[in-house]
Amino acid sequence: MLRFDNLTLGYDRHPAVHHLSADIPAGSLLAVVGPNGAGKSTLLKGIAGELRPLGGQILVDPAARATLAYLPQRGDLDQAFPISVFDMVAMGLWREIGPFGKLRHSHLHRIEAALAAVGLSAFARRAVGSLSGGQLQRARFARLILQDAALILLDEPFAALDARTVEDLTATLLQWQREGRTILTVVHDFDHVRRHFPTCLLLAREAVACGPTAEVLTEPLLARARQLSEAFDEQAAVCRREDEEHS
Ligand SMILES: Nc1ncnc2c1ncn2[C@@H]1O[C@H](COP(=O)(O)OP(=O)(O)OP(=O)(O)O)[C@@H](O)[C@H]1O
Repeated sequence: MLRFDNLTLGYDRHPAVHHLSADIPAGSLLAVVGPNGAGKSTLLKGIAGELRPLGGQILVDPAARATLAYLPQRGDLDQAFPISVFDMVAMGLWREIGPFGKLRHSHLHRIEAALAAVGLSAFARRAVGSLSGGQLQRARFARLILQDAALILLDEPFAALDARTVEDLTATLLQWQREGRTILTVVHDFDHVRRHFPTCLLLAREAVACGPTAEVLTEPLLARARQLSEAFDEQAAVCRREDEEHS
């Protein structure tokens, strides 16, 4: 479904993630974890096509690439438009009906079902700008439900949410997994990862470990990740391994 092949991603030629190789099978529910600045958001941006690799490749199943859904970390932009919650969620259908397509009855039912799935039925007519942070995140999830994507990338979707909202949105993730979708989620709460995510990628600019969560979230590997992150040279233009490869 998704493969990183000696992947290096970065900004202004400074690597933020380097020499990452991993295989993510279809149907994975994978947590991307690591210290602040480890490159987690950068990796998701790379998969979403917002950032071109400085080296190596990201190989995505073409069918998944066509329907990829990406939820970036900050939702401020979603609240900038003077539209209703219903209309914001309906945007999840844009791939199906196009920008000027007409909503049919079946579409209306699907939008209502997505709103109900995230507990926002009563908010459909509210202005998006009037939602609380947790309600907005629920609306963003409802929009994702309608996108019907095979590959879903979520950047810290649970940040600053109350326990009930985290539980409800996690249920949506688990439902997506049961439907056979592949989900990569940046998460900081290790207890949450241990409870719900079968697999895990531990990043510290490079892959420290990738595999079953119980084997990845161990004290020695987490210590290694912290150590690598602290030792990383922010100003490095190219990494040592690249020099070695070319010598
Ligand atoms: N737009 C940008 N321009 C330049 N450097 C950037 C940019 N975005 C991120 N970086 C740098 O890339 C590195 C990785 O950042 P990234 O946001 O991917 O980390 P992260 O693991 O998601 O961190 P956090 O847990 O703090 O959200 C950091 O050193 C960061 O300063």
